[in-house]
Amino acid sequence: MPGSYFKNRLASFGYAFAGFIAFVKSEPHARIHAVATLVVVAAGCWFHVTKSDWLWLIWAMALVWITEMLNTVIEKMMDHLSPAIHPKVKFIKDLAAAAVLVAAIAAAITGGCIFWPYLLS
Ligand SMILES: Nc1ncnc2c1ncn2[C@@H]1O[C@H](COP(=O)(O)OP(=O)(O)OP(=O)(O)O)[C@@H](O)[C@H]1O
Repeated sequence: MPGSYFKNRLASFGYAFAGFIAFVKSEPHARIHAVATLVVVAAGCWFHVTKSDWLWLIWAMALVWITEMLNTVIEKMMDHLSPAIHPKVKFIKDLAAAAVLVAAIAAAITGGCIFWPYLLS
């Protein structure tokens, strides 16, 4: 039935939103990203950055959020499926953390390139 199709899609958005809220509530790293996001958005508004600057900032922030969420998923999944100490688990977790590091470095460089000229002017 078309009615239940849209109801199910709406429910899926609800689950995704609930997942995001749970992530921010339970993970200290997520709260750091939330603060960083607010600071970047405030700085973008303050300096009136251009539309293309906003697009770069949005993608950089999204990349960090997405990698951090996937890192958390992998950590939780490994803790659930393989709670014992194992070198493969260490490799998997460290690699997932490295993905966040790469995203964070790329985002920091992006932010620096965008805001530096505004700070100088
Ligand atoms: N089951 C395991 N077997 C082997 N090494 C593990 C295991 N669980 C965690 N480690 C390793 O121990 C170190 C710390 O892991 P932990 O999960 O506490 O990371 P963290 O980034 O500090 O996590 P959090 O996001 O909870 O702060 C990492 O190098 C990780 O790979």
